[in-house]
Amino acid sequence: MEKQLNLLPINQWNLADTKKPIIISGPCSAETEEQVMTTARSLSKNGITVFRAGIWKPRTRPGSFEGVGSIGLPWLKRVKKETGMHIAIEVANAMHVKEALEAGIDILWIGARTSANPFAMQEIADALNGADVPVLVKNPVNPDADLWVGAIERINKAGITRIGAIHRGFSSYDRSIYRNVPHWQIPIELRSQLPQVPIFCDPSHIAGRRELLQSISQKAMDLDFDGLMIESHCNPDNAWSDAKQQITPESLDIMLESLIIRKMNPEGVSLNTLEDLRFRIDKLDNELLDIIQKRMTLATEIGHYKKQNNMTILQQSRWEDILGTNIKKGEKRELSSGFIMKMFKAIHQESINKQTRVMNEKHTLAKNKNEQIIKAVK
Ligand SMILES: C=C(O[C@@H]1C=C(C(=O)O)C=C[C@H]1O)C(=O)O
Repeated sequence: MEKQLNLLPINQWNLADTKKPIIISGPCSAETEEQVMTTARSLSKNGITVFRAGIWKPRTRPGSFEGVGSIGLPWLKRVKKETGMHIAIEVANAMHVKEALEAGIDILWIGARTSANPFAMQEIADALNGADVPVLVKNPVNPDADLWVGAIERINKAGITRIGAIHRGFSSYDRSIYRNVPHWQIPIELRSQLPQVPIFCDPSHIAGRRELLQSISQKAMDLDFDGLMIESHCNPDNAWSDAKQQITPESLDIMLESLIIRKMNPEGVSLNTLEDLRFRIDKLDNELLDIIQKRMTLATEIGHYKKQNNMTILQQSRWEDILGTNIKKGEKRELSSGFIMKMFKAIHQESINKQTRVMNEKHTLAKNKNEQIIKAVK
């Protein structure tokens, strides 16, 4: 459901370049003044107008490089002065916000570990009160769209009207090709709830390695994201943090050139074919619903049968047969096993719900009987 926030559209954010995709790039961490300046100069030469660098780095375990801290702020001011780029840094507490605002930092972003914590978000929101600075909120580490929306609402309540979201993927216990699993349905849900909020994708943190950056960025563009935040470093292999996911400004340029930027509704394209295909999809969706309804009617009948014969609703071996057979049938139809599993699990759950309703009619009877007993002993 759509929520109303008081926000400025991104083309009114006073950024130099608001052409889609807006690119924010720079090193994971500011390491030395020289590394910051060399990276920034190359990026600026290639037309990048927003420079990012972490100076306070929240790390998973103590002992890894935790950022240079406030001494990096003058380096970033120098980038701004020499290249004219806007500067973005991460803030994780009230002190960071204060120092960043005093240093004239142009854009603040809030990291995934911070946005997962409503206390930390409130502290930052309080520190931002009355400031006029764009704030980008990364998704919380856990795949919870409401927590992400809540973090954005807190910042908006502090009077910040230039707010963006950054999709950086989600922690997962399962093995995956990604460092952080994208769960694309979560930023899509964010867009449904907060359509006014521009969304940036951070392929560096999703991928965790260079090879995946292009495909993730292309996917973000095809999902109509507004921009990309990509880590770049003048000497990525020797970066002090997240070396595997950083690329040189030159590689970034090549990667960005390779992206195909598609439009939601390109001008001058006849929509007749699309409308015809959508008409046919609508027809099939109707048939799909009719078939599911018929299946649930049968499940309800089975529920009555089980009730009469005192059988449990869940029949594990029958359910496993159905799932196994349909995964195989799905493969022949080029439907992924993941999809078939999700679809049949949802159908099975609804079927169980229908049968539970049938079983519970007995409870109503039992309740009536109970009331009769109570009356009888009065
Ligand atoms: C419908 C039944 O009940 C449950 C629901 C199933 C289904 O919807 O296909 C399958 C097995 C049971 O867990 C059944 O026993 O056949």
